[in-house]
Amino acid sequence: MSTIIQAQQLSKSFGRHQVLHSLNFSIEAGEPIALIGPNGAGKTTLFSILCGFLKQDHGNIEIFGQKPGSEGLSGRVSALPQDAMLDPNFSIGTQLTFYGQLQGMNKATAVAETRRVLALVDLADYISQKATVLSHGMRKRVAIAQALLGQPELVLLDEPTAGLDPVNALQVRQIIANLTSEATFMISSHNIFELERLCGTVLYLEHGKLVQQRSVQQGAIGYLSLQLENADAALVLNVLRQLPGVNSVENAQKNEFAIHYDRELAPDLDISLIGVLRAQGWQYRSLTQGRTLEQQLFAVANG
Ligand SMILES: Nc1ncnc2c1ncn2[C@@H]1O[C@H](COP(=O)(O)OP(=O)(O)OP(=O)(O)O)[C@@H](O)[C@H]1O
Repeated sequence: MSTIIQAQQLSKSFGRHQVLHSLNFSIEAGEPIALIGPNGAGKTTLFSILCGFLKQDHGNIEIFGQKPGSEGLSGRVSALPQDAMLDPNFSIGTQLTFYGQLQGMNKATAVAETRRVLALVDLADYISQKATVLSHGMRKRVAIAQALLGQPELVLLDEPTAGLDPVNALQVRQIIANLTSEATFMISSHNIFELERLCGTVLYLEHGKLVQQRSVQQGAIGYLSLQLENADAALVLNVLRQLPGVNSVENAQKNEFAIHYDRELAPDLDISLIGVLRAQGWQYRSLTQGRTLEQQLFAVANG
């Protein structure tokens, strides 16, 4: 696994109010990371330091081995601020294209990139609509699309589900779960329960102190490793990709398939998969939960 964020003794004060107290943590690329803490815990302050908008008073923090805000991180890190707003006067397509051009894309590339990111959040049909006709949940999804412009490797989402009803919040979480091969997400929230199933690592912040960092074994994202005998790879990929709850299938090596799925939608995928293998007459050598080391390395190498 590759380390993307490394913080040592990170502290920040506003005047005499110390907001972050000597934070030490390290974040790996891959599954989403939850930053959990009550109001005023310092989550937004930490995000602002990661974006390079604020500078710490003491300690050190590096993203991809570089100082936040440095030129070398341009395009590699993006953020959705808590209070992200869309302009009511322009279509969302026009706005995202403009932001793409601000990143240095030419018009045609920015338009293509706008279409790509809107499709990722299931809003391709709304490209010509203004923000005023979109629901609150849809506007959040547009903001997530904006954060994905230019294919950043690290995406910081400050309370992306704040103010959403449970159905829209679940939809946003499902979209993020489906995008984990696109980027590593760091997501802040007050509510551990909403992120526990989505995230692989949880950082708990309380009064500016990191009280716990732990890995979550049971994320919403499931992985199955399947080894078959003499597989017709194209046929296997085609069949497995159509199973409900399956997000992606990769033919990682000859006869070996990595299945990435949503545990909420398909909690018993392993059982239904065995039925599919039997129905297709496919001989299998092994079916295991979790990724093999090779697949983890493959996932990291592919961002
Ligand atoms: N620019 C600032 N000047 C002075 N105090 C600030 C500033 N920004 C944040 N603070 C204070 O720092 C503390 C942490 O704020 P921060 O916004 O980082 O917390 P948070 O965990 O994101 O809270 P919330 O969940 O309410 O968004 C709060 O007490 C806040 O009032």
